[in-house]
Amino acid sequence: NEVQFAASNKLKNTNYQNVYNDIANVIRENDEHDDYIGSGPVLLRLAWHASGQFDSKQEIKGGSYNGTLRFDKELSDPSNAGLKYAFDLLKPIYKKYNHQISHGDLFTLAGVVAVQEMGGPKIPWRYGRVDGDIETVPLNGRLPDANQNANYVRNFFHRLNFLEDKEIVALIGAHCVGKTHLKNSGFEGPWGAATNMFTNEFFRNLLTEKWVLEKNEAGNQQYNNDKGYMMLPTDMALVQDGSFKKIVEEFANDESSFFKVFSSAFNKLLENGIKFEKSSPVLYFKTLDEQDI
Ligand code: HEM
Ligand SMILES: CCOC(=O)c1cnc2ccccc2c1N
Repeated sequence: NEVQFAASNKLKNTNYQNVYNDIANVIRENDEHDDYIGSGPVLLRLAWHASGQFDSKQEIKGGSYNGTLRFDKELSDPSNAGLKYAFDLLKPIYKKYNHQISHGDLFTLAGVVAVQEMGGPKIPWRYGRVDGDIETVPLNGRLPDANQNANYVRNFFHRLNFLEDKEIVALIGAHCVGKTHLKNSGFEGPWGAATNMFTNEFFRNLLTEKWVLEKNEAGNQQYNNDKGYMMLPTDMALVQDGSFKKIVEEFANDESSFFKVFSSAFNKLLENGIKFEKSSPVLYFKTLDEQDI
C-alpha cells in the first residue's frame, strides 16, 4: 500500500502564520455561531472528519491528503452533517491563497487553529497535502458510531493506527468543546454547559457527575445529568473500561498530561498515511493573543 508523498509548496513557512491568522480571525468574526459557542468546535470537527476516514487496508485510503471532504460526495455522508458550515467559512481563505494551499492542508490547519485559539495545546503541523480528484473520495461510513461500547472504540482507533489507549482517550477529550445537535447526529446537548475553551473538563465531568441513561427525542440513548450536561455512549465507554478509566483519571487530575498526549495524537491523526520529506519543516504557530492581535 503506497503512501502519498507530500509535495513542497509555493507558500514559504512564514506565510503559513498568515493563513493561521486568517482562519483565527474567521473564528473571532463568527463568535455568534451556535448560541455564541462560536465556530472553533465545528472547525475542529471538520479537521478530524477530513482525516478520520483513513483506512490503510482499503484501495482508496482516505485521510487528509487528498482534501476529499470538499466534494459533496463525502460532505453529504450523514456523519458529516453540520460540517458544510465549517467548509463555507474556509472557502474565502482558499480563494485568497489561490491554489497556494491545498484543501487538505487548509482543513487540517483549521483544526490546529481551532485547538490553539480555544486555549488548547500547541499542535505541530506540516504542509504538502495535494488535492486529489473525485476518484480519491473514500466510501462513506468510515467515521465512528456514537452508540457503541469501549471495545468498538478501541478497535475503531486501531484502524487509525492508534494502538495506545492514552492516545484514544486524549483524542476523544476534544469533546470538551462544542455540542451535539439533534438535527446533525440524533444527539442533543450539553445545554448551557457547552464550551469553547479547550480544557480537561470533559474528563472531570465523566468522573464527578451523576449520569442517567435516557432515550432522547430522536430515540437514541444518551447519558444526561441534572445540570443539562450530556455524554454519548462512546464518551461513557471511557469510564466503563478499566484501562480507559485509569487514563481518564490521569487527565482529569493533570491537564498538562492531557495536552501533551492530545498534541501528538492530533498531529498523528492529521498526518495519517502521508510521507513527508525529511526536509519538510514542522511548523508551530503563535496564537493571535501571543501576537498581540
Ligand atoms: C468514538 C469517537 C467519536 C465519536 C463517536 C464522535 C461523535 C460525535 C458526535 C455524534 C458529535 C455531535 C455532532 C453534531 O450533532 O453536531 C460530535 C461532536 C464533536 N466531535 Fe466527536 N466523536 C468522536 C471523536 C472525536 C474526535 C477524535 C474529535 C477531535 C479530535 C472530535 C471532535 C468533536 C467536536 C469538536 C465536536 C463538536 C462539534 C460542534 O460543536 O459542532 N470527536 N462527535
Ligand atoms: C465539557 C462539557 O462538555 C461535555 O461534557 C461534552 C460531552 N460530550 C460531547 C460529545 C460530543 C460533542 C460535545 C460534547 C461535550 N461538550
